[in-house]
Amino acid sequence: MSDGLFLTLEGIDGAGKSSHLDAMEALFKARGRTVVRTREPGGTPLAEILRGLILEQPMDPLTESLLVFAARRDHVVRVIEPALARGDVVLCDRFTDATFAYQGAGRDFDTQVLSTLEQWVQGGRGAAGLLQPHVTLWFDLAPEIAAQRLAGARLPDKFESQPVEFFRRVAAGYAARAVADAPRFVRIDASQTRDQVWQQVETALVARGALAPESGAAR
Ligand SMILES: Nc1ncnc2c1ncn2[C@@H]1O[C@H](COP(=O)(O)OP(=O)(O)O)[C@@H](O)[C@H]1O
Ligand SMILES: Cc1cn([C@H]2C[C@H](O)[C@@H](COP(=O)(O)OP(=O)(O)O)O2)c(=O)[nH]c1=O
Repeated sequence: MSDGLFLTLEGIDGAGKSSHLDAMEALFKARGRTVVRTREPGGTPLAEILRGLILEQPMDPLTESLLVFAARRDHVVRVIEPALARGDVVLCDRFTDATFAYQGAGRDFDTQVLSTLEQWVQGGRGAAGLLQPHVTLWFDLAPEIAAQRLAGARLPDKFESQPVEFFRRVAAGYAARAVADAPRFVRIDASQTRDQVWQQVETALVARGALAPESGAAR
């Protein structure tokens, strides 16, 4: 048995997730953990190629979902599962909740099909069941505020160019996922200042037992 930790960050574009990745990585490293920092879509050479297509090319929601899950399969098999088996911390910027939120709720695509793909890609582990994050930090922010934060911050990609109504649906999709799997989710009030958001992140990690005390360091 390993004590690998699979931690994901979720939320609409501009919610502020990425702003805390460096500090989270440092927090785990200070406790002697090896951190594999990764993202979706992406995380392997093949998945990064698929990411470019997903974020740039117009396509129908089924094609988008298949590509997202194809990228995820490569990522899971090549990076996430081996890292967890070694006992590492996998710090992943988005995972399958994003597919239910963006393709399912945002694009109004059939969530039964998404659940089937989820079983194919994250299943096949026998008694271990579906591969799911141990903890998911959900950065919850009103789409209007996220849009203000993103304005001028970077060149918008295919999703970031969507109207605010799209992000309202995506946000509702995240809320539904959080209700459906409440023990895994931690809601972060992302409307607060960066320092306050960080405090919430740190508190959540301690509360979920994800952070061993610093004195207990090296594993
Ligand atoms: N708590 C915050 N308050 C105000 N602006 C923020 C906050 N957190 C992040 N930002 C800014 O908002 C923008 C989006 O943040 P980012 O971390 O890239 O979001 P995400 O990764 O969720 O898309 C960036 O310009 C960032 O500097
Ligand atoms: C993982 C995933 C991401 N996405 C979208 C959400 C984001 O708009 C985009 C990439 O996410 P992200 O890495 O957060 O973008 P950025 O680096 O610009 O902050 O892909 C999906 O639509 N479905 C998915 O399953």
